[in-house]
Amino acid sequence: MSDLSTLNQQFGIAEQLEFVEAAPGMIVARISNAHAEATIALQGAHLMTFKPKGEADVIWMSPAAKLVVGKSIRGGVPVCWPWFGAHASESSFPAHGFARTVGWNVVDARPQPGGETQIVFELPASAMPKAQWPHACRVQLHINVGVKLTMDLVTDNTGDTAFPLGEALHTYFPISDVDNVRIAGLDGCTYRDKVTGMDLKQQSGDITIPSEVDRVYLDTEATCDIVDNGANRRIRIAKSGSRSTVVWNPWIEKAAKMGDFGSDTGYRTMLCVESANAVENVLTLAAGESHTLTVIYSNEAL
Ligand SMILES: O=P(O)(O)OC[C@H]1O[C@@H](O)[C@H](O)[C@@H](O)[C@@H]1O
Repeated sequence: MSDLSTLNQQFGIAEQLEFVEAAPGMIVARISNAHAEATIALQGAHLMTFKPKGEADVIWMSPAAKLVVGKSIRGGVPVCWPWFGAHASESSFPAHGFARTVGWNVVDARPQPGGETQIVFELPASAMPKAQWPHACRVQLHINVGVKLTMDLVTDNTGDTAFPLGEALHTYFPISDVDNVRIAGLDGCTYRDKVTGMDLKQQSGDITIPSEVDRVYLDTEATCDIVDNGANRRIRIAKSGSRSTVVWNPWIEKAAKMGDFGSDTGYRTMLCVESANAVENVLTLAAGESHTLTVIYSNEAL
């Protein structure tokens, strides 16, 4: 299911949702309702933009992002599934899993009573490489676009054996400058520091970004705020079903190597705060069990 006219016929909603081809082979759902605007690529069910009406963007998309079939998009909300980071034992398997670079199906879309719009994506079983993932399951991403953005990543184990599940909604947020922000909500949490070889450390106070930051905070379901004194706003990240929070800024050298961060200073205008189940918090999903990771993003003036 990826033919544009079929998608528009089956799931388009007058004055709320249409599907367009944003680049060759890249179909994007465009939502605009009384509350907000959003775009979501069918590849990866990758939310690219979200902006409440009359407010600033809540999601960062690199100005140099490439919309190319089979490549992850730099910015937005990549869906990392069914593992986060490197695969536990196979270094040749793709970082952050395979879900973010394959086409998802749209399985439902409907207006909500309060004028919000909901769209549901499903990862087709045919897009799960058997050699990397020999498990029977159903994976859906439910996205609700209102004044707040809500995303539910739902995994059902439809087989008869348990499997490990690592995952993240790897969200890029826009900031005025790394020097102007702090992240509140993780004081006292322990974290794995990827910059220093996965050492276990403890957070004291708010998080600031004076250099490269790549951390997996463990055993926390806390709401986090990105407090941005330069933009006079707070982005609130509420979540459930997620025991890890990843905080990432690549800083100058790593961003330059990636080549899709825009200008030399592109890294200064973004911050990833990812709601995850990673490292020690990887889940085991028993046969017949279902797990939902939910995030709710909103903007508030300071
Ligand atoms: O370039 P990618 O594969 O999208 O990954 C970006 C980053 O994603 C973060 O979640 C990881 O903690 C980083 O280590 C990684 O560099």
